[in-house]
Amino acid sequence: MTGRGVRGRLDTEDRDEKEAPGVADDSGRRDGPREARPARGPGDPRGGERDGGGRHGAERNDVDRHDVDRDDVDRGDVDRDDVDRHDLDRHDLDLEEALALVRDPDPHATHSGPRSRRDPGAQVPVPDHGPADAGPSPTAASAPPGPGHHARHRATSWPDARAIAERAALSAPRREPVDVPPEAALGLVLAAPLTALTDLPSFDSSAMDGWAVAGPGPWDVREEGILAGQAEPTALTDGAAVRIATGARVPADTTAVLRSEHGRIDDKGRLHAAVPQAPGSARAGGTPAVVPGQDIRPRGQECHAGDQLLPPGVQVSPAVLGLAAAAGYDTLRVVPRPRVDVLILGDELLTEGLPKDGLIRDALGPMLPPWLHALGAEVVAVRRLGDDAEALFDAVRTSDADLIVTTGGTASGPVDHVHPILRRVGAELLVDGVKVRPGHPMLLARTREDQHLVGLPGNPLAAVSGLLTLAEPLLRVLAGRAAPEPYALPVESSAHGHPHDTRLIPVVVGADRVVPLHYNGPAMLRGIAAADALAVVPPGGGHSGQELELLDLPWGVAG
Ligand SMILES: Nc1nc2c(c(=O)[nH]1)N[C@H]1C(S)=C(S)[C@@H](COP(=O)(O)OP(=O)(O)OC[C@H]3O[C@@H](n4cnc5c(N)ncnc54)[C@H](O)[C@@H]3O)O[C@H]1N2
Ligand code: MOO
Repeated sequence: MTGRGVRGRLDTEDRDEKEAPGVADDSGRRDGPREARPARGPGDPRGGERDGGGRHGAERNDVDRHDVDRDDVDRGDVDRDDVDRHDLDRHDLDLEEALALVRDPDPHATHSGPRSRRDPGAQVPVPDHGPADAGPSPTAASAPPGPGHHARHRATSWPDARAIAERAALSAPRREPVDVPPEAALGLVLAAPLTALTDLPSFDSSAMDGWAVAGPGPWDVREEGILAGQAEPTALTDGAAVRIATGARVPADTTAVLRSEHGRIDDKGRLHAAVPQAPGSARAGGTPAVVPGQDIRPRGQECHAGDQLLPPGVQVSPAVLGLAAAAGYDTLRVVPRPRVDVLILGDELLTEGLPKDGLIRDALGPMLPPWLHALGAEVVAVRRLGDDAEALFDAVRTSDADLIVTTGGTASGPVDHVHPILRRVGAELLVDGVKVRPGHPMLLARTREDQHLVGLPGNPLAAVSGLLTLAEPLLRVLAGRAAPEPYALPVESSAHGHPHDTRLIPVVVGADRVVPLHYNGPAMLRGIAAADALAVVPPGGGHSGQELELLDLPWGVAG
């Protein structure tokens, strides 16, 4: 808004602004209510939570088959009845859905109350599983794994995994800032302060269409008017006026600008100031005094050349692009986007048409590049490598990206090549499995001093989990972006958790609470596609009304 700071002359334009109704709420994004959500019909993926269910009513407690692992059952963490119920339902439902009906008998049993908004990492202590949980230090994680190597004992806690990814990026060599044209700067971070290259406005200009006047009225009106964009107009003499357009340079010795609706030309061609008519009144007012400086934007009102307009570290938004252009910039100095190679693994993937003969559509190829871009990356290449170990080896060995993202192949199946290839290239495993559901086989490795690899599990929602757990902090730091303020909202209904691991569930964010979505199984994207955020459910689950930390999806915020 103009004219709130130091200024030489009274600007009546500002008075109007102050009186303007509907001034935007400048409180934090989370303090104001979000857009009201429409009521949902029965076919709506978000609807069933509210109507309590139907066949999919229990899916908020979605547990994939891997959650109910032998360890859990052996320790009695999963109720036998629930497992039996799951067995009975199996005939009706497809496997994913059936297993989604397995629920923790008492999701409240192990939680220890709401977490702090400020300390999302302060989760319920994970029960001691003996040596299995002792866990290696993150940097010592490159022990030689064998089959089944991604077992629980190697897994890193979810908050630690994110911290390790952040630290990995902090210890990587910085890339030099680059000067890019404005269209390439959007979403990047300023690497240098944005310093005004000119006064703004750079000349005294008219804030309104009307007349530039000198001295008290009435005024003789010059024949030639002044339009925006015209160079130095002839100075006014006392008692003279000239027609002027908004944004035009005011002539020297102008006292004020009289808005066109506040002036009247008499039959002798002289200009008089006239107060605006009150609504419903037929009477034009008298001749008011013209306030010196009114409706003139003085040079330097917004800034002077050399003023710092924005500090380094600010993310370039459309508004920043506008400001930079106004202040005289043709290029902006920014932190370059970290370059990412995406390697899609799996012989079973089709890139078009309907799934057939055991083949499925590749859901990650279309999803990851724009998502990575929204996280600050430049996706250099997306390559589909099938389950070819040599092709993966070559692709990793020859990549000069800052980050390689692989999809699939993280587990210990016969064609899960990611671990063996990382060993072959001599990578250092920083994170080898994370105590998070879905997505626990995700991994992070340092392949070279200046290159990392994030291995995303193949199950699509598990891949999203890996993206936000490992790739997001890494890319954020490499891109120079600030960490988002952690925030939390109460969950509308109890949120099923894993007994020992963090769980990420897609949610819709309302004004004062979040609503968990259905279809949150590891192979499903239906929930996340309708979601605003992922809620972080601590080990043991969250009770209705408990505050859950939220991870915004990057297209819900500046991208
Ligand atoms: N013995 C064990 N097996 C598995 C475990 C385990 O702990 N022990 N973990 C399971 C979990 S959890 C996950 S998640 C997966 C991760 O497996 P991978 O990363 O090796 O992924 P794949 O086996 O290649 O694929 C898993 C699944 O996802 C489908 N997929 C793969 N890529 C795509 C894609 N681009 N678009 C759509 N769908 C994709 C793939 O067809 C499989 O259905 O391992 C479990 N196994
Ligand atoms: O099935 Mo897994 O938990 O990583 O998605």
